[in-house]
Amino acid sequence: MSSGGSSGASGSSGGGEGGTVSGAEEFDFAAPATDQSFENALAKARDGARLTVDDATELLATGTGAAGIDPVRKEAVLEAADRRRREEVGDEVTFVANLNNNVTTACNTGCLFCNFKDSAHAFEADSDVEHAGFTKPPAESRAVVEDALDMGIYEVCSVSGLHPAFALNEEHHEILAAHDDPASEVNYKPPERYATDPGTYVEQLDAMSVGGVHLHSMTPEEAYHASRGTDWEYESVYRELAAAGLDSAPGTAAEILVDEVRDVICPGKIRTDDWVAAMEGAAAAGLDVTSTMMYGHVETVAHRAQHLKVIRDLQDRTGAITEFVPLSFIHQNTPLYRRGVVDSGPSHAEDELVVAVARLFLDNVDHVQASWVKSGDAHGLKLLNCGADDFMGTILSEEITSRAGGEYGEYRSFDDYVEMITAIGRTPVERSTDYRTRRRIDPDDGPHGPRLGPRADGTPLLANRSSDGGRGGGAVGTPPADADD
Ligand SMILES: C[S@@+](CC[C@H](N)C(=O)[O-])C[C@H]1O[C@@H](n2cnc3c(N)ncnc32)[C@H](O)[C@@H]1O
Ligand SMILES: Nc1c(NC[C@H](O)[C@H](O)[C@H](O)CO)[nH]c(=O)[nH]c1=O
Ligand SMILES: N[C@@H](Cc1ccc(O)cc1)C(=O)O
Ligand code: SF4
Repeated sequence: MSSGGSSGASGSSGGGEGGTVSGAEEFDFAAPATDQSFENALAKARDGARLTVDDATELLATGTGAAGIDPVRKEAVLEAADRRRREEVGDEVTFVANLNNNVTTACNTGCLFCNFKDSAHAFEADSDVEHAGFTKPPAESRAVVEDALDMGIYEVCSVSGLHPAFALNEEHHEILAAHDDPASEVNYKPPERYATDPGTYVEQLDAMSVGGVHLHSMTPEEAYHASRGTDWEYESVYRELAAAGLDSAPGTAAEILVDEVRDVICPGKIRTDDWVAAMEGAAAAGLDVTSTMMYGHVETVAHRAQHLKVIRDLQDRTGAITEFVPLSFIHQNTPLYRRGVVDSGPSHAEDELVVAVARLFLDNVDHVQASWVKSGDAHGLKLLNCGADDFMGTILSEEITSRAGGEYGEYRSFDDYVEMITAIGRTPVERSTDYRTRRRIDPDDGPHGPRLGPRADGTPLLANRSSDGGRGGGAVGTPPADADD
């Protein structure tokens, strides 16, 4: 049998603070053996043949016949993926000048891997529950984006908690409020109940879509929230969001796209079919999307392989996916860890194999991202030699990974990027969100700054802004959290 299970799964549940995790007891975390051999799977990968789920399972496990990752086999998989990357996209490593502007941390969905959210109850006007979260009204969101545009960014990435007062628009507010018991039936409470009104989704997007910035927002889970309690199609919801300024949608909320895993780690979230339907709706509305997988918690390598198949099938149908973003689970402050369901996140070897197998399996997705937020600089650079060709963005502000216990800061400058990418012998390239506009950067022509932004002239992003140069120096683009929320 298998090497199968994620290194992070302790196999136990409950016990620790905060109670048990339903479903974790019965769940069979071991990966089943496949009918394929590791050697055959590797040969197919080297030949460029389309891989099956069994092939991917064998490659991710470096063979399901023995426990643990075999270091020699792992190197063979990484080498095949690195070669494929060079053939497909060459030696360029891309990155984007962007800002994360997350609007609210209020959320009742209760995902067990997430420490970004704060119980929405704490945000109510008459609540005396202390919390460190925030809600930014639309005007504040706009001010934050305006400020970052002046610095030279050209993408805003905005993902938020599912605030119960959020609705798509005024009509949606009326539909939600008309329920007999809106709080329990459709997770809705009117804005008046809260210390800060988040506005509608349309108002938030309209506020952030300013000055020619590319607005990357509205995950499938958020699109579900923006249509809850109605029979609206995802396509029409995304069309309305696009009319308000949305340019592309992040494919987070994917986690592991296998329902038996979702039942354990995010029972309150939409299921796999709904996630796919939302992404198809975004694509039908003419939007680009990204795709993600959050791995290294309770899932097996077989689940990872099944997830990759869902993404590849979606891309066969839509062609709308610009990149695959592996999200290495950060465990320290999460309910999954505190309750003893997992004892760690994925190992470095697992990170490397996920990137490599994504490159080999997703033959229809051009770009695979390495993340300095999740992995840090050194390991992030290593992942660029395992099949990845994109190194994320400047982001200026980070809340999801840092609240989960990540320690790699919330900003990288263009000079950091140029230095790191040239150090591994690759070519640094500034890209637009959709990768269609690219600018190769001459490493000798520093100091470096963005040039693709509507207000970018090559000046380093934080010039004249931060005495410490900004690296890891606290939220830059975002004001302190609304303590009064
Ligand atoms: C925090 S949510 C925000 C957007 C929205 N609430 C949703 O769920 O789509 C965005 C994504 O962050 C990722 N994430 C959350 N907690 C994480 C953790 N501890 N480690 C790694 N990724 C995490 C998950 O993939 C999640 O879908
Ligand atoms: N990987 C993470 C990202 N990636 C966002 C990218 O910077 C960019 O928005 C995307 O590549 C669109 O093309 N953002 C995070 O906040 N955290 C990550 O871990
Ligand atoms: N990187 C994702 C978005 C994302 C945002 C925040 C995260 O913590 C993780 C991922 C995308 O571009 O689609
Ligand atoms: S992952 Fe998203 S939906 Fe789940 S608890 Fe966190 S913020 Fe809420």
